[in-house]
Amino acid sequence: MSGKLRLGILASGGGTNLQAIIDRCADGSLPAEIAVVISNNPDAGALERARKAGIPARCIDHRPFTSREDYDRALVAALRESGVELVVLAGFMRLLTEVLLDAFPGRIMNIHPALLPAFPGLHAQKKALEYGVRFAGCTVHFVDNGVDTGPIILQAVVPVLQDDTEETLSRRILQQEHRIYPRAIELFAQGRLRIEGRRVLIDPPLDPGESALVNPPLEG
Ligand SMILES: Nc1nc2c(c(=O)[nH]1)N[C@@H](CN(C=O)c1ccc(C(=O)N[C@@H](CCC(=O)O)C(=O)O)cc1)CN2
Ligand SMILES: NCC(=O)N[C@@H]1O[C@H](COP(=O)([O-])[O-])[C@@H](O)[C@H]1O
Repeated sequence: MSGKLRLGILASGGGTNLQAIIDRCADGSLPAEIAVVISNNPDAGALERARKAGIPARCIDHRPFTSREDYDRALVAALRESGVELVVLAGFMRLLTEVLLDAFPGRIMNIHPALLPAFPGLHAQKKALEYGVRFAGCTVHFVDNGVDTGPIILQAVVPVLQDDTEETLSRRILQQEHRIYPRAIELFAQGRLRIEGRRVLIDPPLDPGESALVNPPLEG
């Protein structure tokens, strides 16, 4: 073992968040290694990104399983087989059950493309646009048995522009996702995150400059 935090990435889509984590691990700025990438979607671009990076990639399709719990048992077995220490949901489109939550207590993170608790669930960017918010953003949180209700680790804010579409807003949010997700994983790897009730405390706290990093100057 390299001594680095072993990540298990669960992804259902194109995998740009996965790619950001791959890149940060590869350049040495994130003290972690990706032990396995698992998708429920055989066509997920994330699987191809993993394979190109020489990372073990598996499809565990949820459709053949008769229950969510049985599916999660298969995920737990695969994650444990790879020695995963932190489960990272990167656009994973299945709700986790207690089976997986109990197997990795306090060790499952998710990225959500909204400023939680606003706009949980699917199509968050569209919901924000239709609501008429002036600011949107993204949230990294620990996963619990609710939907996007877990303790919040980091957030980043972006402006919503008058002529935004779901696509332009999603793209702007995604740029910040790729910044704060690796940062949140780094803080976990450094042992700097502590959950106290609903709050996640960072020890030592992010200094103003560092906080600016995860809440960058607003741009178009
Ligand atoms: N127990 C939890 N599981 C998951 C969470 C969570 O907070 N708690 N976060 C999600 C990610 N997510 C939003 O960030 C999300 C993903 C998927 C769904 C959902 O309703 N999925 C449907 C299937 C949708 C599809 O296949 O297109 C389902 O599971 O039936 C809601 C929120 C990851 N899991
Ligand atoms: N509710 C979960 C959710 O909407 N997650 C979102 O899916 C996208 C995955 O993109 P990626 O595959 O390019 O990382 C990301 O925008 C992520 O926040």
